Order: sequence, then C-alpha cells, then structure tokens
Amino acid sequence: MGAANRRAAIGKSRHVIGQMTPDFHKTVKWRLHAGHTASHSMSGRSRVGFCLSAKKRKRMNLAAFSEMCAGHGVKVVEIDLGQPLAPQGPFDVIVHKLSDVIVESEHDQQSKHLLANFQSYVLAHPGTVLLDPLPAMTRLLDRFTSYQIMSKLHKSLRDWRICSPPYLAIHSTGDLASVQTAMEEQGLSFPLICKTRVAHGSLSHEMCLIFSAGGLPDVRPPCVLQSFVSHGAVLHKVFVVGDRHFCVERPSLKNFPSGPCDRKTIFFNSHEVSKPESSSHLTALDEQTPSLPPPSSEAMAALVQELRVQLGMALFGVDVIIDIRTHTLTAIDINIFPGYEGVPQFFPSLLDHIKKVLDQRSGASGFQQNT
Ligand SMILES: Nc1ncnc2c1ncn2[C@@H]1O[C@H](COP(=O)(O)OP(=O)(O)OP(=O)(O)O)[C@@H](O)[C@H]1O
Ligand SMILES: O=P(O)(O)O[C@H]1[C@H](OP(=O)(O)O)[C@@H](OP(=O)(O)O)[C@@H](O)[C@@H](O)[C@@H]1OP(=O)(O)O
Ligand SMILES: [Mg+2]
Ligand SMILES: [Mg+2]
Repeated sequence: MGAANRRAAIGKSRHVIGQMTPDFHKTVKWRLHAGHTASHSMSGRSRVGFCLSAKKRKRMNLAAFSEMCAGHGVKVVEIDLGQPLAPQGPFDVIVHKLSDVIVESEHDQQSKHLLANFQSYVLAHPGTVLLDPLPAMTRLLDRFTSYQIMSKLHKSLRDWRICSPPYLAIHSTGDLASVQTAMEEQGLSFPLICKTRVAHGSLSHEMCLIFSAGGLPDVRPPCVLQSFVSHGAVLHKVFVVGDRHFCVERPSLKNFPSGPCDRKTIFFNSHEVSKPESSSHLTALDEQTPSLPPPSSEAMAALVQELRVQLGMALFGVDVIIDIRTHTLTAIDINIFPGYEGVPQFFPSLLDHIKKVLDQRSGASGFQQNT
C-alpha cells in the first residue's frame, strides 16, 4: 500500500465525545462536585478519587468508567478540587491530571490554592496512592526535562536503535545570538521544529518549522529547537496503562528535504496534524512515497519498559516516528495521562491497574507512594 493510501486509513474521525472548550483554562472547571462523601468503612468498597478537568472527564467518559468500576467493587469519586479533600475522602487511590493547575499555579493565585489544597491532603494521607506521583508528572510538563530524559534513551536502548532528535533548549531571547554556534555543537540541522517549553495545556501545541537561519527570529523563547526528522507522515502513538501498552497510528508531518532552504517559517498547531481526524496540507504525502515497515513490537516494548523505569509513572504516552533514511525509532514526545483514543482496552486496563495498586497497597503495610 502506498503511503498516501495507508494514511487515508489512519485518518478516522474522533469517536470520543467532547471537544476543547474555550473556557478550559478557567480554574472554575475544577469545581462543582459535592456530595460524594460515603466513607470507605461504611461501604466496604475501595474508593478511587478522580481529579480531572471537566474537559478531561468528558473526553474519557468518566461516568461510563465509574459504572464499570461499580460492578467490580470500586467506587469512583469525582473530586472537587475547590473544596477540602478530607471530607470527600477517604481515598485509596487518586487518579489525576493536574498538569494545567500546576502550570497555572506559577502565575495564578486561584490555581495555587487548588494545588495547595490537593497537596495538603496528599501529605496528610501518605497511604493514598497517586496515579501518578506529582514530581514525576511535573518533570514532563517541561520539554527541557522531557527531552533530557529522551536523549538518554539511545544509550539505555542501544540494542534497539532507539533515539530522539538532537535539540537545543532556548531559555531567553538573549540565547538567540548564539543559536547557530550551539546548533552546530549539538548536531542540529535544518529544518528545525520549534516547540514551547511548557509541554501541556492549550498553548503548548503551537509550534513552527524553521527552514534556515533567516527564520530563527521567529523563535519565541522559552522553547526547544529540534531537528526535523522525515518519517513518511506516520506517527506511532504508544499509550501506556500500568504494565500494558497499546500502539496506534496517526497522521503526522510530511517529509521535508534536509538542509536549509528559502521557505518561510510554517506555524501550526500539533492537534491539526496528529489527531485521528487531522487532515492538513502539512500531512499530505505523494502517492509514490513508499511506506515504511511498522516498528518492531519488541523495540516498542523495550522503549516503554525503559520509560516506566525512568519516569516512575503508570499513565503516559510516547510518540514515536521512524526515520525514513535510517529506519531508527525516534521518540519525539512524552505525554502525561493522554487521551487513549483508539484504545478500546483502555477502561479494562485502567481498572486492572487500579486493582493491582489496591492489592499492593493492602499487601504492604505502611506502603507509601505519594511523594
Ligand atoms: N523532530 C520531529 N521531526 C519530525 N516531525 C516532528 C518532530 N517533532 C514533532 N513532529 C511532528 O509534530 C507533531 C507534534 O509534535 P509533538 O508531539 O512534540 O507535539 P505535542 O503538541 O506535544 O503533541 P501531543 O498532542 O501528542 O502532546 C508530531 O505529532 C509530529 O507530526
Ligand atoms: O484531554 P487532555 O487534556 O488530556 O489532552 C491531551 C490530549 O488528549 P485528548 O485526546 O483528550 O486531546 C493528548 O492527545 P493524544 O496524545 O492522546 O492524542 C495530548 O495532546 C496531550 O498533550 C493533551 O494534554 P494537554 O496538553 O491538554 O494537557
Ligand atoms: Mg505529540
Ligand atoms: Mg505532547
């Protein structure tokens, strides 16, 4: 099958309900869930708190997951981050995606309070297991840190020929004068892809492709410059849930000739190119472009296992492309608690993982994880 036909098969419409809402970044989305206070001892059931934005609850269909859990003796409680957590508890496990609250807490008092409210519960209840631990998650909010982690993969996974593209962290506009020298030192080459330092939240998906030194003034620090790797416009998304993982194919940026050229900078949003329904001129390949063989499942499993260890997380995703010239598996992005779109086994896998965590927790007295 030619690459273009194969791509047509990848580009399916999204089947999960809910879309990004314009008010997603208002902290009020974390409120309005009172009344879930039945206690663990009264019901005899395990209690799992979910602390997610309204958008995330809707996208993952938490109500349906909650029903599935109820049939397995697990009570799902939607946490209202705007209220003290203790009266909403107790919680054996808390599943959360506090990425936008953490990012906003840097400059927004209300988010700071919401985060402090969460942390005070966690500190006072060391027996509650967090999926995932806050420090582990926080590292992935910063692409400077996540690319540092990815850049070490080629050593730990050298048997599998897995790597990540050369990159350069740009802290401030002051760094721009020395970018070209630094690029040479780090082995970067045009075209470059430029990504925001903040890795999560609606503003973090705006990026650009720079084709020559003349385009470098388009860079807006803090950001990461990374060599663009031609990969036949196919993205392999790997979604991890505990000890299971699932791979799905998505559309991706088309090939661009290597080396500098005269083109103007192309600005785009990553969600326009790599969601299941994405259909953009930036992802359209020639009919003749040969398609690459899929990545080896053993290599993907080795990558996932290494990342589990490096990250200390159970719910994450990694995006992989295959270099058309070298066929090297190239990790380009790691995401906290991603969408799992196209993974019908997500609910049973998440429930299994929660049960596993609950078993470990009851088996290990004094077990503490939520640092
Ligand atoms: N180094 C690279 N070489 C070639 N293409 C790349 C590279 N990095 C990213 N891309 C393309 O750009 C898209 C967006 O990049 P990336 O995954 O880093 O962004 P993101 O906004 O963090 O994505 P996500 O929605 O998965 O969080 C990828 O899906 C891929 O199509
Ligand atoms: O819904 P969420 O808030 O978790 O959005 C996440 C989104 O999932 P979606 O499928 O629901 O859009 C993820 O997409 P997939 O990798 O799964 O394709 C990825 O783009 C994350 O970076 C997003 O996290 P955010 O940047 O928003 O923090
Ligand atoms: Mg990505
Ligand atoms: Mg990402």
